[in-house]
Amino acid sequence: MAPTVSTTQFSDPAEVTEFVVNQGNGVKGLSETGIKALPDQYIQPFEERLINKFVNETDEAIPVIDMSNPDESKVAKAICDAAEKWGFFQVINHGVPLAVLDNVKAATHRFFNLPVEEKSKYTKEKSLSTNVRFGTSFSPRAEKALEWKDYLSLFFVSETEASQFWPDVCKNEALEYMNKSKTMVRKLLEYLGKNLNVKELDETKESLFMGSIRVNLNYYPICPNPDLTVGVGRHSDVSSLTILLQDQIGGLHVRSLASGNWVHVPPVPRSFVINIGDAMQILSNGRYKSVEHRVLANGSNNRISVPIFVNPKPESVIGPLPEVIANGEEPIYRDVVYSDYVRYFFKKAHDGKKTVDFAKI
Ligand SMILES: COc1cc(/C=C/C(=O)SCCNC(=O)CCNC(=O)[C@H](O)C(C)(C)COP(=O)(O)OP(=O)(O)OC[C@H]2O[C@@H](n3cnc4c(N)ncnc43)[C@H](O)[C@@H]2OP(=O)(O)O)ccc1O
Ligand SMILES: O=C(O)CCC(=O)C(=O)O
Ligand SMILES: [Fe+2]
Repeated sequence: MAPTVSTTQFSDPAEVTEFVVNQGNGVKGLSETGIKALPDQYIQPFEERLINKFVNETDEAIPVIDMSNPDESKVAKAICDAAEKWGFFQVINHGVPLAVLDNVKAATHRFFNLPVEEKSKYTKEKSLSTNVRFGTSFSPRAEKALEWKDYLSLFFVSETEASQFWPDVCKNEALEYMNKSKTMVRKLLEYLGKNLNVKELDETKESLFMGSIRVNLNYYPICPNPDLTVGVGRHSDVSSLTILLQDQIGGLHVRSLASGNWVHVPPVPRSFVINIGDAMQILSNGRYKSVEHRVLANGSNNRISVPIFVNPKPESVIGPLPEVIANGEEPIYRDVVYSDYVRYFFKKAHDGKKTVDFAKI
């Protein structure tokens, strides 16, 4: 149920922050007060808004790849080409049952529809596990302008830990979604790895490419002035690979490496959006591209998305793979401990591609 708060209760920006961030109402709670104008702290600088450099979807579009094509070498090539040229692609006929996707979307709505007292049990301050966190925006203390998004972030440690600490209304669905996607994830990593001369996804490589998994449930409520803010600001993911399930609303935009234009990623029913993350860019010595993306706020619809961040283990040391630099190629990244890299990412506001400079030689 929507909270019965009137917009007049906010006489200054600090009260909005208190309501949204500290009391755990999130932007969903704010949106449901019926607020008519965007509070000042959500107004993004002009250059961060998604109003310039749009491109017509018929001129530039990220590839949609059918994974059921019987010619597997064609599928592998299309995936590796997309990873090099776009860093983003969509996959259809990926083998993950439709019911699993529908269930996790329904579970996402169920979680965000919980009363604030329930959701706020999972804020950083109150959560009984550091692996479960309900929050808003990206890094509210570091950001000059806040983002119009709430999230629940679930870091997988074990089935036992998840069953104890993940919220009841979504834990089974999130776990099933994560588990049932693993075959597809392995296939994608095998294709990407072979093209880097990685012969097989053995234990060491599995641990590097997919040693840890985080599932986020994202909620973007209706926004009173969507043109003045963003759902998520310009960033690249710090994962090795991100598997994103989006609903039918749309709003995700990717920066084209070829033109610099912002290209919309149109919702394709039953598909996943796949993107290369910074860890894979580093491991591939820059061959695969972790690309800037951002999400538009929406004035008429609530939107959800459910990314699975497939990552190295926190304690893994990542750097250009020996297989990649064996041919004499100069490494452009140094070795970094993956958790140091992620901590650096979370410490600052979104700033496009700059995170990866942390690992540049
Ligand atoms: C939220 O909006 C987002 C999120 C994203 C995410 C994109 C990704 O690619 S997520 C995948 C990241 N990879 C991993 O999580 C796997 C490896 N994990 C680790 O190495 C560790 O678990 C850790 C993340 C480094 C946390 O280690 P720990 O020692 O427990 O560190 P903390 O002190 O708890 O946290 C450090 C710092 O980060 C903030 N933080 C931690 N987790 C999250 C989270 N899930 N969401 C947001 N922020 C998080 C935490 O608050 C700490 O900051 P302080 O200022 O409080 O010190 C993309 C786009 C988005 O808009
Ligand atoms: O919601 C989306 O479409 C993308 C979200 C995203 O980029 C992220 O969570 O890292
Ligand atoms: Fe992202």
